[in-house]
Amino acid sequence: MPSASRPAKDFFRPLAVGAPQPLHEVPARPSRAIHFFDPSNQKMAAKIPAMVGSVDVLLGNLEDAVKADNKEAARQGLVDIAQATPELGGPDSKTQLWTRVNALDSPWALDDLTTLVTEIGDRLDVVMVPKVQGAEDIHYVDRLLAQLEAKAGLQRPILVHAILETARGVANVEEICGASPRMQGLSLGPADLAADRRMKTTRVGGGHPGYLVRQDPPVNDLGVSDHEAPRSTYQQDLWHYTIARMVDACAMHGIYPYYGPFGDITDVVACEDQFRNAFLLGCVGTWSLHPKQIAIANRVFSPSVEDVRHARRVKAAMGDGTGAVMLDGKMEDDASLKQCLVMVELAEQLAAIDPELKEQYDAIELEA
Ligand SMILES: CC(=O)SCCNC(=O)CCNC(=O)[C@H](O)C(C)(C)COP(=O)(O)OP(=O)(O)OC[C@H]1O[C@@H](n2cnc3c(N)ncnc32)[C@H](O)[C@@H]1OP(=O)(O)O
Ligand SMILES: CC(=O)C(=O)O
Ligand SMILES: [Mg+2]
Repeated sequence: MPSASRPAKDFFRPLAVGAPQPLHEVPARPSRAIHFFDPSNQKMAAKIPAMVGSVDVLLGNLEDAVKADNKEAARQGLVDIAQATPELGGPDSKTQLWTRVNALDSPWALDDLTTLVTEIGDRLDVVMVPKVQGAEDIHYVDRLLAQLEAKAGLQRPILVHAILETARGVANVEEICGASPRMQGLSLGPADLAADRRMKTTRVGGGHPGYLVRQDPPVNDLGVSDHEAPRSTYQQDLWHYTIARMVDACAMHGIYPYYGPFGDITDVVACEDQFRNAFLLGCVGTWSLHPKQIAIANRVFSPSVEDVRHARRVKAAMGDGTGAVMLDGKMEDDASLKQCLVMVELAEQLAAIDPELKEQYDAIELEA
């Protein structure tokens, strides 16, 4: 949907003479795990070529977590890795190549974009822009990318992904999503967002034991509450509101929402829970900061065999897709069929790139 600042007739016009035609629809490419690496870290960088094919997205991170002294080495390291790994990135690759550039007000962002588009623009699928505050940030990147694409003679537009990590960014989430046909998706930035909002968590993503609701106290025969009695508490999700807003804004604009980082690398159980909450709420993927988080993300963001089996059964039972039927004691109708089709379509997309999942999903058809 065009943003208010550009008339509908101009929304899909290239922003520079010779730039590729913007896409009318963001391609639905699997991106369960966006795996972060620091291209200036030799040990990490050496592992990247072998990871191609086993993770949906490899992202060369140039922003936070890369030391200021290493910014240029990281940028050049990413160029070197892309040039030495031809199967990484580009429209037909099994593993997409993304980058997170430095913030637009930093001394590095301009050189990040200029170097990467010029040197490896044909391989770069998505540029993640941190600390996006409003549509004006996307408009700046949009025009600059168009100029650089034209200069580099690129045939395919590079897409843009915004991190939501300021209060103003959250307040402007809808206009950010609709600011350009390049917009591919949004990720949650829980660390910067917590700081900007003056939240009192020092964790990178995940829950907090203090954010809870408590069971009501028991009441005696005289109607007096016993506040000292033991009562259950239920931890709540600090990020529910923001993720729900992101999901709605992305769905409205036909782009994709993602959870972000889960900083407690050792707590794989809570990591899986947080990822699953995001999956259930509508996110299509998440970040992986450490190799051990890739398998968690791939598992969580792939529909289970049980869910796919159920979805296919409903699809078969619903015939032309209208009316109501009973299946296993439950009502299914036009609307629940649509829910099931979300599951079936995702399973088909993932099966196309993941042979193990394909085998599992194909086996369902044999049993049906
Ligand atoms: C709030 C935000 O902005 S989040 C996004 C920014 N943060 C990041 O990108 C962090 C990325 N991840 C990392 O920097 C690291 O994983 C750390 C610092 C968290 C942990 O690193 P380590 O202490 O080296 O972890 P660990 O010892 O378990 O690593 C095991 C191996 O995996 C490698 N490894 C660790 N992380 C990664 C990674 N992201 N990608 C590839 N390889 C990795 C290590 O180099 C190490 O290799 P080795 O066995 O040859 O020695
Ligand atoms: C993801 C990120 O950049 C943050 O949490 O700040
Ligand atoms: Mg951040």
